[in-house]
Amino acid sequence: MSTAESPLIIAIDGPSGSGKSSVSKAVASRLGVGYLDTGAMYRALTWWCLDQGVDLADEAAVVAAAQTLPLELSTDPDDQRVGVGGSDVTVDIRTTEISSQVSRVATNTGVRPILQQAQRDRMAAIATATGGVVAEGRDITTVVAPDALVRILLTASEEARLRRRSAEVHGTADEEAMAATRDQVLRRDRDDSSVSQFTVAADGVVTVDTSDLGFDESVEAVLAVVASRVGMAARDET
Ligand SMILES: Nc1ncnc2c1ncn2[C@@H]1O[C@H](COP(=O)(O)OP(=O)(O)O)[C@@H](O)[C@H]1O
Ligand SMILES: Nc1ccn([C@H]2C[C@H](O)[C@@H](COP(=O)(O)OP(=O)(O)O)O2)c(=O)n1
Repeated sequence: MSTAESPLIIAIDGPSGSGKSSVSKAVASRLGVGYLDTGAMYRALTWWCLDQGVDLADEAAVVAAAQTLPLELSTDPDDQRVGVGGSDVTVDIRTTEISSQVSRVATNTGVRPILQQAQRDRMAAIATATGGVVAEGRDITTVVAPDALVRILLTASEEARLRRRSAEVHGTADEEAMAATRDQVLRRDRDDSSVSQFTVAADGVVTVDTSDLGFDESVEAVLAVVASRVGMAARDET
C-alpha cells in the first residue's frame, strides 16, 4: 500500500508498554509492508557491549561499538529475528538484564546519531523493498523520520502500561508483579525522556491513547489514522 508517488512511511513513538511493538507489527502485517523495531537496535547494541566486555560507562567505547555493530534484523513483521555477529539474540535482548541497562546506551549522545542514521537507511531500504514501512521507537516521529506521511504517538495510562508489561513478563498483573515491573517501565521512561520527547505529541503527530482499548481496537485505531492520512495525501496530489 502506497500513495501514487511515494512509499508509505509510518512512524510510531511512545512510552514503554503503550503497545508500540505489538500494534506496529500487526499494522505492518495488515498493510503488507516491512517493520523496523528501533528499540531492538538499542537492545542489540547493549547486548553486544556486555558480550564484548565494553564498560557501558565508557561512552567513547560504546560509540565505537555502535560504529561497528554487526547487526542482522529481519524486516518481516510476522517473523522478527535479531542477530549480532552471527548469534541469534532475539530472546536474549529482552531479558531483565538488558532491559535494565539499555537506557545507559540509549542516553549516550554519541550513540544516538549513529543509530538514527542506521535507522533512516534501514527504513529507506525496507520501504523500497515492500512499498512501505512501520518504524517504531521514541524519536521516529521527531528526529529519525519527521517527514513520514503518518506520524503517531501511541500512549496509554501509567496503570495500563504497568499492567500490560507485568502480565507479559510475570504472567500476572497482581500487586507484587506490578511493583517488580515499575523499574523496567517507569524508571526507564524517565531516563529515556532525557534524550527524546515521547510523552507529548509534536506538531503534526496524532495521539492514539490505547488505555481503554483492547489490542485489536488499538490496531484498528492506528489503521484509521493511516487511512485518513493516505486519503489526505491522495487529495493533495490531485
Ligand atoms: N491495547 C492493548 N490492550 C491490551 N494489551 C495490549 C495492548 N497493546 C499492547 N498490549 C500488550 O501489552 C504488552 C506490551 O506491548 P508492547 O507492544 O511490547 O509495548 P511497547 O512496544 O510499547 O513497549 C504486550 O504483551 C501486548 O500484547
Ligand atoms: N528510537 C528509540 C527506540 C528505543 N530507545 C530506547 C528506549 C528504551 O529504553 C530502549 C528499548 O526500547 P524498546 O522499544 O525495546 O522498549 P520497550 O519495549 O518499549 O520497553 O531503547 C530509544 O532511545 N530510541
